[in-house]
Amino acid sequence: MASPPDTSKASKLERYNSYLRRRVSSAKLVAASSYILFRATLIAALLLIFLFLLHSPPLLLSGSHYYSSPHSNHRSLLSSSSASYGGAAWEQDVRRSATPSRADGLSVLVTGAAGFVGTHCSVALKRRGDGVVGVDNFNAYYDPALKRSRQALVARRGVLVLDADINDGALLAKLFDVVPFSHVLHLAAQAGVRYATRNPQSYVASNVAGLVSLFETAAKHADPQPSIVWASSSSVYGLNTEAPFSELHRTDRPASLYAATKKAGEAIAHTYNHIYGLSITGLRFFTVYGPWGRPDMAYFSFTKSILSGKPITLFRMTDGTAVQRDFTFIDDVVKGCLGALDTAKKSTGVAGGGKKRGPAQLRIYNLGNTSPVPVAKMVSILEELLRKKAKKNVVTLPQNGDVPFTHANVSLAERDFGYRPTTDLATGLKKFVKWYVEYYGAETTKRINRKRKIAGDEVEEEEEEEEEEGATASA
Ligand SMILES: O=C(O)[C@H]1O[C@H](OP(=O)(O)OP(=O)(O)OC[C@H]2O[C@@H](n3ccc(=O)[nH]c3=O)[C@H](O)[C@@H]2O)[C@H](O)[C@@H](O)[C@@H]1O
Repeated sequence: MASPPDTSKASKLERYNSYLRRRVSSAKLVAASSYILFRATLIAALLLIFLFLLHSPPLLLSGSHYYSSPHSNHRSLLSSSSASYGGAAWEQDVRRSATPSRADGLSVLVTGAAGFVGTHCSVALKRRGDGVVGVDNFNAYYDPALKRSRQALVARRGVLVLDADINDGALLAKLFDVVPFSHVLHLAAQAGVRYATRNPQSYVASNVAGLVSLFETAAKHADPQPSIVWASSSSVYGLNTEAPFSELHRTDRPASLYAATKKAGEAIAHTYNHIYGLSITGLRFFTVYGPWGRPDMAYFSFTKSILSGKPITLFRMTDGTAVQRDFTFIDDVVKGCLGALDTAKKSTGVAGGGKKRGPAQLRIYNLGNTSPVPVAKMVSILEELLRKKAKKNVVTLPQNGDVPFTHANVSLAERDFGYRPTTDLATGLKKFVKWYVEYYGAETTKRINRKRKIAGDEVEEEEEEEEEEGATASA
């Protein structure tokens, strides 16, 4: 006899099957809703990316970018919301800035164009009708806000300064593709003698690797090859005791890594001239000072300290003698740079790194003031101009890379391009102090106005514009 069906087993099976069906359909539901969720997230993300690209500054290759400025009247030279590195609008801006306004004008790529000497040279070149495009990496070695102010200053004169590093070979190549620059004024560098003990690699990166990057592009990519004028330094004379320093003197005893990298630059220049036929002129600057100067330099930082009542440290030699510098005023140095550019011969190499067609020009010049002044004298001039005594802390010159004195013989530069410095230290410092007081006074007022604005006070727009122009009047 067949046994009756096990009803409890059958209903268990039925319950289990319906449980499985429920699991499957809820899994289907979860899968379906996850899919919908995924699609929605994707769409939202794409929408966000689209909105971001629409409203943010252009994203650029290799980290170079335009600078956005609040000054709408100079906007095309400071920013471009539509242009990006390599875009049509970008190329148009670069070409416009590089085009000379006079017949036979030069077309100059200025590196370090938001630096002290770079700013003055860019303005002077543009003023006489040359085309100028600047690059600067706006690093934080000293206050980048000052570099931005200089950038705004040259923009008002029609010069575009791009945020770019000279180690960015792709950007340099792109610039030479867009503009057949006749000249390069290479002033980008890691400056400062004593800082080299604290950050040695930055000197190698800018003054050696950066220089090679520029020479490589100029030699192998640029067509035609440009003529190059670049900044070396009086520090290459190092422990030379013969005075005044002549270009024929020994320069194989640098006292600082800064000096050593500049000396290395001179040797590297020789190589690129020899192999690729690049026309290269090195200028040995002697402690350049003036309006829009570098805050890391002694005359600048002393001014700040004297005004704020802080003590300054004055170095003297172990035998008690004064440390001296051949302080050279910026306007004289600018004339020297322009003279070097004007007398630079064409490079002789074939673009693409081919053989040179013949020997190319290779020059080196001192650009100094020819009259060394003890640093203590510089301080007493500042005290008079600022009508305030410095709190002096006199110490023996530490082993920091400093040299006891500098003194330029400039007869070569005088012979070849009429270089004749005309500004003595008292006259030059007077111009510097005038600028300093105006610039930092205006900066302070601007800050106060900004605070007042935030607090809801009415502040006239012209008030701010006037201050800005006043701050730039001396350049
Ligand atoms: O001629 C040059 O080649 C160099 O000139 C300057 O270097 P330096 O002459 O040392 O200029 P400062 O840093 O302004 O120093 C000027 C003088 O003040 C002295 N000093 C500096 C700082 C300080 O706290 N106390 C002080 O007595 C230095 O020993 C030096 O004799 C620049 O900083 C370098 O970038 C440039 O290449």
